[in-house]
Amino acid sequence: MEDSIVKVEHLSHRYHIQWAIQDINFEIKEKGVLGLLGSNGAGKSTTMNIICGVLNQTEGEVYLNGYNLRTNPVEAKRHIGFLPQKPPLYPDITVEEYLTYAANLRLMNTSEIPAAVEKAMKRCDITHFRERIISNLSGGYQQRVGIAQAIVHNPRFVVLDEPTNGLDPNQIVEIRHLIKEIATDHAVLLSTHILSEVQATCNNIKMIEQGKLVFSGSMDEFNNYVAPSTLLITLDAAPPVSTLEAIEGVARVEKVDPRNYRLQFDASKDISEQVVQLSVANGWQLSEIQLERQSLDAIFAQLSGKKVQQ
Ligand SMILES: Nc1ncnc2c1ncn2[C@@H]1O[C@H](COP(=O)(O)OP(=O)(O)OP(=O)(O)O)[C@@H](O)[C@H]1O
Repeated sequence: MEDSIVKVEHLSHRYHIQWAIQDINFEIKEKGVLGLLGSNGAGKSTTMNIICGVLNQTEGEVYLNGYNLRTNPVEAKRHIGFLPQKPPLYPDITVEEYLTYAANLRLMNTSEIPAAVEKAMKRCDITHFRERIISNLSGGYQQRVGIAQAIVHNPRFVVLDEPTNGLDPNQIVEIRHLIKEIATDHAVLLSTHILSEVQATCNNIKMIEQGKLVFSGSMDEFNNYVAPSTLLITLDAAPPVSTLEAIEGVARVEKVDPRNYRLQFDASKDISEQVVQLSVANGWQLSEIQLERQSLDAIFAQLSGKKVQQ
């Protein structure tokens, strides 16, 4: 348990009679960005609100740095920083005043606060705005202040709920860069329903759908999880389409042009080797063969319909 940053065991929550999440289990032991991906209403905010101590779970346990959040909330919460979907900013005070206030709320030693505020401002590149009233900052800089309050007390675990929501494209790039930088010495949990966000930012992914974890693994594992099921081939002496359709395992053949064909096959049977052998045996002059990977959106749609996998 010592080196566990966060551990979630059999976490379930129900609002009234409807279960919002059911039997969520995971453990984070390393720094880096972990994406919590799911469509709207999947259960991301419920999970994060429980982990951050904002909502009491119906069942299960959360341990932060080994401390049980239910039985030892004050100690557990020292190790977590949270940026909710709506940043809890006070628009009428300065950046420095706000971060000092946030550090006090985190029960930091008073003597350590000025240095911690300085460090968080530097990290988030907002030192030059320290005297600026928060409402006078752009959306991107307000978000930086939100991230600064989440790291001011140097927690091991930082939770960011849809942190690029509502930002313009340049601000999105900058905030993603900042998140990756912060993840060099914190474990960051990033909630999003945007696949490209996960691709651009995360090392590992957990996907939640209808309150259940349906995928847990690295970005590469996620991309490979749904096996490719389309083969693109170039044949300089192609046979009739009906010959290609007759290959065992081929479900459909699309003639892209006289040399290029797209073969759809049952994902459980990779037919590449068979196609190569048939081409050699029949003189089809195969010059290119390529497995076509499904787009992340297609994987997302497919995983959404799958049952729990942990
Ligand atoms: N306070 C609440 N009372 C009743 N039901 C709720 C409440 N909050 C959330 N729910 C329901 O719980 C389920 C999970 O919601 P949750 O907000 O955790 O999902 P989410 O993945 O964060 O979605 P979003 O991206 O839209 O915020 C949904 O069916 C939602 O309608």
